Parts: sequence; structure tokens; C-alpha cells
Amino acid sequence: MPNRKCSFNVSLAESEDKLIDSLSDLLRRCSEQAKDRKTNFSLGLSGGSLVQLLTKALRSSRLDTSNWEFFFCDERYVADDHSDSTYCAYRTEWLSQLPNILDSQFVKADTTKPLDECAADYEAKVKVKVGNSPSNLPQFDLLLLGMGPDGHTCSLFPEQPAKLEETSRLVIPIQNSPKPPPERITFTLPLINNARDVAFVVTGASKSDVVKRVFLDQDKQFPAAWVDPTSGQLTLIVDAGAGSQIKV
Ligand SMILES: O=C(O)[C@H](O)[C@@H](O)[C@H](O)[C@H](O)COP(=O)(O)O
Repeated sequence: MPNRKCSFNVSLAESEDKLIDSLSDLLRRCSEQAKDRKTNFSLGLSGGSLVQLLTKALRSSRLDTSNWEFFFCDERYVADDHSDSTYCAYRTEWLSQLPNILDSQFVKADTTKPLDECAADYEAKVKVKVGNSPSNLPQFDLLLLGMGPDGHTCSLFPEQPAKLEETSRLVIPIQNSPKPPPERITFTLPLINNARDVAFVVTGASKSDVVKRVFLDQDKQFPAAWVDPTSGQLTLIVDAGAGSQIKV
């Protein structure tokens, strides 16, 4: 595998139930490690299909989430109660299905601020709430990432390669996103790659080629291929369709 700093674990699930089990196992391991360190469990969320899959994993695993804090690896720049808001998608789902999770456990983006300020403010929140690694950067316990068919992850898109070069800011504004809505904020690679654990959850046969090109070829035209934790662990959880070109 070319140039990857970290090796990665692959979990190839034959059914949705198995995929949810793998996700639950990962959440259990990472949250127990946070408990052992006597810290809150900091978990970065993504949108899309992950909303449903994570809800199912939390319901079936019955993990104790009382010391968990939920952040957003990216967020759409819309009001909290807008149907495009990733926070809104989780909150709506969890209010009925996971009522023990409190609204105060979400660290939300303040989208009432201008876009640039919203990103800077979210970075400040991350710095206050997430403990630093020895490199002096906030270190998330786990980031759950999705990947689009174009190889985007978070709100880092192939059409905006300069965003991959960011070295100082941890959260940046995005304008003119090729996927609507056009305005967003997103974690940058220095923050993503500093996490203890990063996991991609990818499903569907239509993504099998991009999964191969990102994870096996590490083809840097795809932003997801830039995710390469410095000292953390990378996990790929795929169903049979998305993982059909990956041999475990
Ligand atoms: O803000 C967004 O537009 C979505 O969060 C998006 O980035 C999503 O995570 C990926 O496109 C994967 O989505 P699926 O898993 O649903 O394919």
C-alpha cells in the first residue's frame, strides 16, 4: 500500500446486522478506553446513512452513553431545526429512539453566526472540550466518517483540493460545496488525523470501486485517501457490496 502511515483494519460485513455489530464493537472498545482514562468519550459524527446505522448500533448494543459527547465532523450551514442539518437528523432520530441521550451532549455549530465565525467558534469549542495529544492538538477518541461516491469525506470534496492543504485551522468554512447545501463547516486533516480512532462506514455496491481506490490504491485524487491517522487506528467497516474489491 503506497505511503500510508497507519495500517488499517477492515471489517467486511455480510449483512446489515453484522455491520451494526462491528460498529457496536468499535464503539464499545473506544468508549471503554475513554472510561479507563477517566475522560468523557468524544465522538465525531457524520451525516448520511450513518445516522440510521449508528442509531441501530446504539439501540442494539445498549452501551452506557452518559459520558459521551457528540461533535460533528462536518455540519451544513443551516438552522438547527432545518431538515438539512446533521444535528437535526440525529436529534430527531434519537429523541424517540434513544431518549437517554440529552441535547446537552451534542456540541453544536452556532449557525446563527456568519459562516467564517461559525467555523472559528466550532474550532474553539473543540479546543475547550477535547483533550490534547502530546502534539498539543485536540485528540478525538473516535471519528465516524462516511464517504461519498466521489470520494469526499466530511465536507472535503475533490473539487476543492486546496482545502486538503490546510495546516493551521482545525475547522474551516466551506463555500460552493458541490453537494448541496453549498455552505458548510468541516474538520480539517490535522484534526482528523490526530484522532485516536477513525472509522469509515461505507455501504453499497456503487461504492466498491472508490473504496478500492481510496483504501488499497490510496489514490490522492479522493479526499478520503488523505485520512491517515498519525498515531491512531484506522478502521474500514463495509458491507459486502462496498467491500467487494477488498480482500480481507
Ligand atoms: O453532509 C453531507 O452531505 C453528508 O453528511 C455526506 O458527507 C455523507 O456523509 C456522505 O456523502 C456519505 O453518505 P452516505 O453514507 O449516505 O452515502
